[in-house]
Amino acid sequence: MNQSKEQRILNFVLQNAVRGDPHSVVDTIDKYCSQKEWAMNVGDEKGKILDKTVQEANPSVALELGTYCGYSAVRISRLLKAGARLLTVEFNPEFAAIAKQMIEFAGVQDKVKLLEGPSEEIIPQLKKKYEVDTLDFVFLDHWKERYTPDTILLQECNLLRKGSVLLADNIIFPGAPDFVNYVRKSPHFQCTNYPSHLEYMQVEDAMEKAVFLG
Ligand SMILES: Oc1cc(-c2ccc(F)cc2)cc2cccnc12
Ligand SMILES: [Mg+2]
Repeated sequence: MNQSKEQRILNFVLQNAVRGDPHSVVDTIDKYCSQKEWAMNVGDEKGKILDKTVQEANPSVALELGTYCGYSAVRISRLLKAGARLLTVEFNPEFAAIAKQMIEFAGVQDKVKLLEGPSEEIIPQLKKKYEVDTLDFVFLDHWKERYTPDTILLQECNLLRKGSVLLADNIIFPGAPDFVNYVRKSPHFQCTNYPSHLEYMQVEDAMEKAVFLG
């Protein structure tokens, strides 16, 4: 049974990155995916926008929707203050298994909790089952059709507070037009657009920041 692309990415990290060094894991994934096989990690250009947004928000509790191989979970968690935590949601079991190993190799497992299942099932469990009060930061990087319904669900579950920061990937490519319309038209969000490029490509993409106003 030949290996998946995600398994090949993980193996390359296990053989080439420095165990316990999140930065080297991020760089090694970028090296593999820019030189050998494209993969849907947020990448370094948009990753720098993610870094700045996370540092500005300085979250105690962060949520990521769409773990994939764990690239952005490692990227985000390396910036978290002591005691802060990232909850990351992945519904594909193969991807979750890869991400778990990636997170452990990077040494950020104490900061990251990987939750396997559909976001629409997990979000309503965050308060009671995962002891979340409100979320300080949310990175949306899963299936574009879920961006808007999950943003509405986060509000319905009272998981956002005045100042909660949402950051969404792939606003241009593959695109999330309904999400952009929803947050830009809503009086409850203050939006900022960050033009960039699709990971590892010269294709235009962008990220959208939406700060919840309460
Ligand atoms: O950053 C992403 C990129 C793509 C993508 C797929 C096929 C392409 F030809 C180009 C881009 C899909 C994603 C799905 C979920 C989260 N992020 C994605
Ligand atoms: Mg993406």
